Amino acid sequence: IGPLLYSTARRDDSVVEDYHGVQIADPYRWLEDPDADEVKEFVQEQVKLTESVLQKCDTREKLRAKITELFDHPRYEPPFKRGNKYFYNHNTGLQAQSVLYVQDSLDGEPEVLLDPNALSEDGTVSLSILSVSKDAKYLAYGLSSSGSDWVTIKVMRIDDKKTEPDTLSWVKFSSISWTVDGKGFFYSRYPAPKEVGSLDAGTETNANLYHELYYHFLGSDQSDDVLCWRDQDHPKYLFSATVTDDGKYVLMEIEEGCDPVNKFYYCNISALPNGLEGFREKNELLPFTKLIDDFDAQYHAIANDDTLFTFITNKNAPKYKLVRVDLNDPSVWTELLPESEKDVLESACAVNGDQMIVSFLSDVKYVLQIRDLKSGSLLHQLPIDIGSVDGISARREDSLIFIGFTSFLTPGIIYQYNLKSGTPDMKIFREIVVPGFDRSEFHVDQVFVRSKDGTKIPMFIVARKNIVLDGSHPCLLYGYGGFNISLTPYFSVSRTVLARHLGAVFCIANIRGGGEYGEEWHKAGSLAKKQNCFDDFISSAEYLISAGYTQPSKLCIEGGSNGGLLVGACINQRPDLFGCALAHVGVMDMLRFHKFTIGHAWTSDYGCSDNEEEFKWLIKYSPLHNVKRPWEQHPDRLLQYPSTMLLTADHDDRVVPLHSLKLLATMQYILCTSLEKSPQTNPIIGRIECKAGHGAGRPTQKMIDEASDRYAFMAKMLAATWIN
Ligand SMILES: O=C(NCC(=O)N1CCC[C@H]1C(=O)O)OCc1ccccc1
Repeated sequence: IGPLLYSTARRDDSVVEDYHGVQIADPYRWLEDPDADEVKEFVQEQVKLTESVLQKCDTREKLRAKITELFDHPRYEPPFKRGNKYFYNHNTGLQAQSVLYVQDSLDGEPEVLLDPNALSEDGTVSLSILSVSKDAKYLAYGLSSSGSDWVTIKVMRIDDKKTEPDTLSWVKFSSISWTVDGKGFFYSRYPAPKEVGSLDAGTETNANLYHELYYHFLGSDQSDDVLCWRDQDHPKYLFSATVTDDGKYVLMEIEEGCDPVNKFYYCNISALPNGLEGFREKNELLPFTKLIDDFDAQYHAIANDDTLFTFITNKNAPKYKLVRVDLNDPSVWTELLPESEKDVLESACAVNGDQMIVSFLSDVKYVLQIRDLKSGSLLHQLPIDIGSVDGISARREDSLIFIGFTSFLTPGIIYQYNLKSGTPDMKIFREIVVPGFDRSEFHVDQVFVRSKDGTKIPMFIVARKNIVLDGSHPCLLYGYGGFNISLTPYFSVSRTVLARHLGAVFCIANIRGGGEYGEEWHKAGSLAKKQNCFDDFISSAEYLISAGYTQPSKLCIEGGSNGGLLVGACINQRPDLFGCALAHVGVMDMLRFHKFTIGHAWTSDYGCSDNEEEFKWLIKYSPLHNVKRPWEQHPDRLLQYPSTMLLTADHDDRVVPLHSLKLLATMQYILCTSLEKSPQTNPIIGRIECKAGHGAGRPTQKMIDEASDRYAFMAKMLAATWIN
């Protein structure tokens, strides 16, 4: 596409910071202020440059058409029951946001209960959290704008669909949990920011500190809400509350970061002399009992029978297990379901009175079982194909449950299990059909790649059947590698279009740092061992080349957020290995990430540059600090960075845009504009979306437009040709 004319962003060489005796320059520090005119100009320059490149990517409109066509199919989420009503989310296909429906029975006439599409012209208001009261009288729901993490909670009466005046602001990282009397619900929030004036919530970068747990009484003003808990001595703590099915307890989990560990407190609200009412006037916190007051392990309550509680935990069990304790004797813990040898216990949910549905991850594939809640013994194995359970709709009182399932070649199936009789009676409740998608054209493999240190790394490979392994295929390799997140098989419209119309091979590498093999796998890709993630991803790429799927100039790597860090680090370390790189909302400044919004919570995986030992880990791979001219490293070879697109959005307050903007300016300077004649002919561009955030809640059209742009860029850079 010919030489690019990059703008030369100002470098402020006066910004040099001392980290434990090491001087680190930060010439693009000024890009950290989203409100500065200079930053807005920088963004506009980048938008223009990127548009000029995308206009030459000739598959863009064909991709847009095909992705739109394939996306235009009805999608449903598993229904859930409250009172005697059923609720479910549904998108007819191209609606900006999916819509919440209510029915009087499973086959009753569905009625629209809440349509977020009616709440904004451009579909940028999304439904982020919701909770229906036990008697199905009220719906409490959280709305977020432009993809920000900030939420405003509203309440609706379900019978007449009237929105109540209740409005709760400054909610973030919160669930909604009703008391069984339906008088109100628990939720979490941050103190309102000082200067609210010109604030466009979601574009600010201030740190989120001093989370608080509140109880809202229906019909009252937020200023009358009861402050139930906060911890002024621990500003990083985050609180989440759930009310037990029997209504007797409110359970609170306390986290101080993203590790799967939490403190566990409970309050017997049924024993409060005047209930929660008694706290309306006083300004004292709820009397919580500290069952677990350390961060040694994760404790998540599954069910209780009065004071006898069942937990899923990773205490001395990195692959998790089920344990039981009586609150009256908290020193005695018994094992209900011991840790499995090989498989990771992923979830457990009480159902059908005294049973539970349990899901395991076994070599990145799901196993689903019904077990006895009392004894833990196995009752039924529920048969499911290779794929992912992406939703379990079941409560202890339900004997009719719904399981969402998806896989690379299965757009979506909702199974219905009736547990009333002995053996579960399974039927397909809904099957998502994608017109024009023929699964028989494709094949899914799972291979195990040896990483640099010999560790076996699972990788899924999805390709059209019977391709010749002659290294000729454009290949998209996707990864994440952090925060105990497992990448399990799921259907993707855009990647299906790439396989069908660009002959692309699509791969997911289950690299260390994820949760695929439990907490040991997560830890093996965290803190001092973060380099393992990059080694694993590089080994996966090398496998795809040596096995004949592709070649460096045809290989594109893609990742988002922590996966954007993965991409950023890998192109710095092996610029020769890839033809294209797509990094979405990446964490790129590893020395400063903890200063912005919720970044402080990620030190559990990354460490923090305030600490000398941890600074030494971070400076070695931080994308922003490791951009080097490859042709200078290897003068003998014609090396350059792959064609690179950094994607971010103005309302991303999870990973603030400054990460991508600073890396973009740094790469364009070091590789392009600082040289008369630069060997870097592959484009280094940024795609900066407006009125969008980290990803959640993004309207359909914005998702389609972004996919069209990034994959048209990839197709052009890999010289992939269109197949009709
Ligand atoms: O920060 C995260 N999640 C991690 C996250 O979003 N990360 C972690 C790294 C960058 C980005 C990503 O990969 O999406 O969620 C907020 C939260 C809620 C409760 C307790 C702790 C934190």
